[in-house]
Amino acid sequence: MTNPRQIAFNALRDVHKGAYADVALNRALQKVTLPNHDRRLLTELVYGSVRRQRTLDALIDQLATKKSHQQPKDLRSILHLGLYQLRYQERIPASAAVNTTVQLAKENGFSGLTGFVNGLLRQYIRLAEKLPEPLKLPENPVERLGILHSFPDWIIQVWLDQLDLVETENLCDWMNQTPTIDLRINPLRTSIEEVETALESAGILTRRVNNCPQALRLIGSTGAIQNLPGFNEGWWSVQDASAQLVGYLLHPQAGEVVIDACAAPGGKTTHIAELMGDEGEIWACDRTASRLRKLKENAQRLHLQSIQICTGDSRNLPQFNHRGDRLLLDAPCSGLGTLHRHADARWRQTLESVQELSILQTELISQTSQFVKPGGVLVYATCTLHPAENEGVISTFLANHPQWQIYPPSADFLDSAYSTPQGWLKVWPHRQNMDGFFMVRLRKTNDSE
Ligand SMILES: C[S@@+](CC[C@H](N)C(=O)[O-])C[C@H]1O[C@@H](n2cnc3c(N)ncnc32)[C@H](O)[C@@H]1O
Repeated sequence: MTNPRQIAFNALRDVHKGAYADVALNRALQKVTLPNHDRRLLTELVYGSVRRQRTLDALIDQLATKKSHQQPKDLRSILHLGLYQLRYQERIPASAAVNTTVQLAKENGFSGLTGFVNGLLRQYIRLAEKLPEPLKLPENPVERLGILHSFPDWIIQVWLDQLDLVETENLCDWMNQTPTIDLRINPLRTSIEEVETALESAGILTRRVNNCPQALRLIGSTGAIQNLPGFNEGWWSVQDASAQLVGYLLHPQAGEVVIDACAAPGGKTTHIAELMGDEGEIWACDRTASRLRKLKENAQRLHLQSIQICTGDSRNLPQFNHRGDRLLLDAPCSGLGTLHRHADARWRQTLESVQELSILQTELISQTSQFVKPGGVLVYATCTLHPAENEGVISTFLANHPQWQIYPPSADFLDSAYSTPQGWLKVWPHRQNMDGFFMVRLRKTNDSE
């Protein structure tokens, strides 16, 4: 099978049965050999239709007699694919979008409904020719933004509680973009200049990222990342610029004992080892063995020796008797800062899952803080923008642990570019053009203090 729209439809069918969008897409891609432009189209159609699901459903509700959720599931997916192309894929001529969607309907059990599919799509085209926004939107700002930008109301509300309407809309737009890829250069093997030159020779454009000293952002499409120069040599890792800031905030020093309590797959552990010149003792703890295997592979590729592995639940590690000068808790979270990287994440998380995560995070920080020596440092980080998982966890922790205090960043660039008056760092994607992140550094008082 080589028709990217049919393959996209099959992948969407898997997603609607519960598969993760990236898993369904990779499974579909593995079964076929497609030219690059068709692979790109397939990826765009699957991720786009999943991401824009609420907007596309609202259009079906508006244009059909039966609501989207009353349509047969497969027909709904076919309509999503057609409407997605008409609304968001300017490069695809409208006639091609309509004809291929009608064909999909015919070939997937809806030959009796091709007239309906054709009529609905053509009705959309007519509206779009007449009106700047063919979608009818409610007055209520939460619902309006949710339908227009395709987010659940509760996420819009979380953002509106922290940002004004214009910024919330900018953030929605940002989260609907195709994500960029950043590299973190390994200064123990190479230099940022050498990587820039090697990538340029391979025809890959890059640019530096302000206030993130070892980051290079890749511009345009790159093909398989493992084929880029320097991967096998351990010159760089893929890591978003904002995740790189966490290592700088921790500020580990050569010779120290550092514990990474939720370490896998090791993006930050390996950064810590690089910052320490690979000298010292780094404990990478995580409860997921398969992810720790990835961490091991990454450390080997980067030629790092100082990392040791500890598998288990970091809330309960009775045999772990090491005490750290520094501890990183890069906690499991709802990922509201990286919704652009996971097309279906906005539909998977709920207020209840956020609530459960905040309990886990509170338990993790309270238990793992005991692994830190007096006078030592703990960095708590998440890639979410939900205050219950960030400010809330830290405020509760500080209220219950008077020997801990907020300890501002050491690096000037962190302080000036990202700090908040409260002392934590919050990266808002639409402001800083990188993944959303929250991070705070805390210090445990010395026994003598
Ligand atoms: C945000 S990810 C860590 C990413 C990692 N620090 C990096 O930069 O590559 C959170 C990790 O926490 C782990 N985790 C979740 N609950 C845990 C627990 N109770 N104890 C230890 N690890 C846990 C998950 O397996 C996952 O690998």
